[in-house]
Amino acid sequence: MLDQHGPTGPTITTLTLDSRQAGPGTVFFALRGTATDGHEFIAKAVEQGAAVVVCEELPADVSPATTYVLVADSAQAMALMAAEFYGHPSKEMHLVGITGTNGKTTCATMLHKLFRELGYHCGLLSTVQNQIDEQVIASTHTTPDAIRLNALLAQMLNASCTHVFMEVSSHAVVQHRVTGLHFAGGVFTNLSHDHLDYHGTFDAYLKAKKGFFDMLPKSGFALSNADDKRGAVMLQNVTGRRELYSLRGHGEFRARLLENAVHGLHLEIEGREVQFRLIGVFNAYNLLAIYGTAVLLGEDPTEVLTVLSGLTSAPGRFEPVVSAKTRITGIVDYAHTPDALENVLQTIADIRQPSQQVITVVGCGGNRDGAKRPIMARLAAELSDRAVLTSDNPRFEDPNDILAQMQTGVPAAALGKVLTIADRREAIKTAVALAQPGDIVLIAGKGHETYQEIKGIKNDFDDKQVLREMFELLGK
Ligand SMILES: CC(=O)N[C@H]1[C@@H](OP(=O)(O)OP(=O)(O)OC[C@H]2O[C@@H](n3ccc(=O)[nH]c3=O)[C@H](O)[C@@H]2O)O[C@H](CO)[C@@H](O)[C@@H]1O[C@H](C)C(=O)N[C@@H](C)C(=O)N[C@H](CCC(=O)O)C(=O)O
Ligand SMILES: Nc1ncnc2c1ncn2[C@@H]1O[C@H](COP(=O)(O)OP(=O)(O)OP(=O)(O)O)[C@@H](O)[C@H]1O
Ligand SMILES: N[C@H](CCC[C@H](N)C(=O)O)C(=O)O
Ligand SMILES: [Mg+2]
Repeated sequence: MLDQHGPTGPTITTLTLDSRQAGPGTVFFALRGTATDGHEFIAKAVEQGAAVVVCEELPADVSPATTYVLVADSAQAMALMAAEFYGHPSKEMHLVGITGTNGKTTCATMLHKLFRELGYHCGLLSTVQNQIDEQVIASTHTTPDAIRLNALLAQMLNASCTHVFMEVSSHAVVQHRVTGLHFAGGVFTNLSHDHLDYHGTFDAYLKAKKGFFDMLPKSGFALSNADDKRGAVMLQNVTGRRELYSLRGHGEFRARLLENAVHGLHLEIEGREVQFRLIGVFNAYNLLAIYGTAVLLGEDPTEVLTVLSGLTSAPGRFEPVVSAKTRITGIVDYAHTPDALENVLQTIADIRQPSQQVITVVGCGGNRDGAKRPIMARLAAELSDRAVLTSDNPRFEDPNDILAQMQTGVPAAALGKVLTIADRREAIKTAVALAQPGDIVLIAGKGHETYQEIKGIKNDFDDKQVLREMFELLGK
C-alpha cells in the first residue's frame, strides 16, 4: 500500500472489480484493462455506495465518506486481498495448477476424475466447467478472476475438498488472477503458438507461463515436459521439487509408446504395460503428466494406473460421433491452435485405414491471434483429403475477413481440395455430404462449446448436435 485517504476501519462485505456491482460494504478495485480503465468508473462505484476504492491514482474529487487505498498495482492488490478476504482457502488444500498452450483442460479434468475415483472430494476449475465433486458450476474463463477464484476455492473447501485441479492461463498470470494462491504443485504441458495478439511476442508468452512456475512455493513440486523445447527453461527458477516427464527417456516419469490405435493408447510406464482409452501421442503426454502429478501428490503408482486406464477424456476432446447407418466417424475436437490441429490430424493419419478419406471443417476465432489463421488453413489443407474453411466464434470481426486471412495460407497445389463456407452449419453439412461410408469428418476448434459468439451474442450451436442432425438429414 502506498497511501490511504478517508475513514479507517470500514465494514467490508464484498469485493468487486466492476463498478456496476458496487454497493454499500463493497471494495471496488480500479483495474487498468485492455479495453478501458477501471479508474474511469471510480465515481460511479462511490455513487453506488462503495466503502473502499483501491486504485493506482487518486481521482480529482474524493468523497469524504469513502476510503481510498492507493497501490502500485491494483490487480496484484486485488489478488492478495481476495486471498485474505476468503481466508486463504488454497493453503488448506492440495491445489495443483496446469499451464501450457494445449492439454490443460484434458489434464485438469482427468486429474479430477482420477482423484474422485481414488475416493477424494475434489474441485475442478477449467475452460469447460468448474466442479465441486459432481456438482457443475458454469465457467466463464479458463482461469477466473482473483475474486471469483478465491470464492470458488472457499466454496470447495467448505464442501470438504482436499484436492483442487485448475488451469492456469497465460492471461491469468499476467493479470495476477493467481497471485497470492498457495500451490501444492504446478504442471507444464507444452508451449506453441497462441495468444500473440495479447502477449505481443513468443518470449512474452513464455515469460507469462514461466511466471506461474516462478511463484510456486518451496514446499511444492514443479512437473515439466522434458520433450518440449521450453520444458527445462520452465524449471529454471523453481525453488521446490523439480521433476520432468518424457516419452524419449529423460526424467523421473518415463513412458514408452507401444501402440497408438483407434481403440486407444498402449503404453509402458515404468515397467508396467497399460492400455488407455485416449487416442493420440499428444494424449500419451497428458496421461504421463497426470500420472506424475498423482504420484507426486503421494498416490500409489499401481492404483493410479489402474484407475487411469479406464478413464475417458474431457468433453469435446477427440470426441467421436459415429453414424449408425454409414459408419462415417465424426470427430469433434477443440483444436484451436496450429499445434493442436496438427497433432489431431497427425493422430487421425496414424490410426486411419488407407480407404478412409479425411474431411476437415475448421475456422479461427475472431478478436484473437490473427497470425495462426493462415497456418491452421495450411495444415487443414495439407493433412486432409478435403477441407472446408468456416467460421469459429467471429466475435466482433467480419467472418469473411477471417476466412480471407485463412485462405492466404492454403498452398496453390491444395486449392482444389479446399472449400470456403462461412456458415458453420452449412460447412458441416457439406463435409457430411462429401463423406463416403466409413470416412472421417473432423470438426475442429469448438469442442465442448454449445454456442457460437457473433457480435456479443452467444447463439446456440453444438458441433456434435449439428453433426448428428446432418447424418439424419442427409440419410447418412
Ligand atoms: C483480454 C482479457 O483477458 N480481458 C479480461 C480483462 O478484461 P479487460 O482488461 O478487457 O477489461 P476492460 O473492459 O478493459 O475493463 C477494465 C476494468 O474496468 C471495469 N469496468 C468496466 C466497465 C464498467 O462500467 N465498470 C467497470 O468497473 C472492468 O470490470 C475491468 O475491471 O479482465 C476481465 C476481468 O477479469 C476479464 O473478464 C476479461 O476477460 C475477457 C472477457 C476475455 O475474453 N478474456 C480471455 C482472452 C481470457 O482471459 N482467456 C483466458 C484463456 C486463454 C487460453 O485459452 O489460454 C482465460 O483464462 O479465460
Ligand atoms: N498435450 C497436448 N499437446 C498438444 N495438443 C494437445 C494436447 N492435449 C490436447 N491437445 C489438443 O489441443 C486441444 C485443446 O486441448 P485442451 O482443451 O486440453 O487444452 P487447453 O490447454 O485447456 O486449451 P485452452 O487454452 O483453450 O484452455 C485438444 O482438443 C487437442 O486437439
Ligand atoms: N480460451 C480460448 C478458446 C478459443 C476457442 C475457439 N473456439 C475461439 O473461439 O477462438 C480463447 O479464449 O482464446
Ligand atoms: Mg482449457
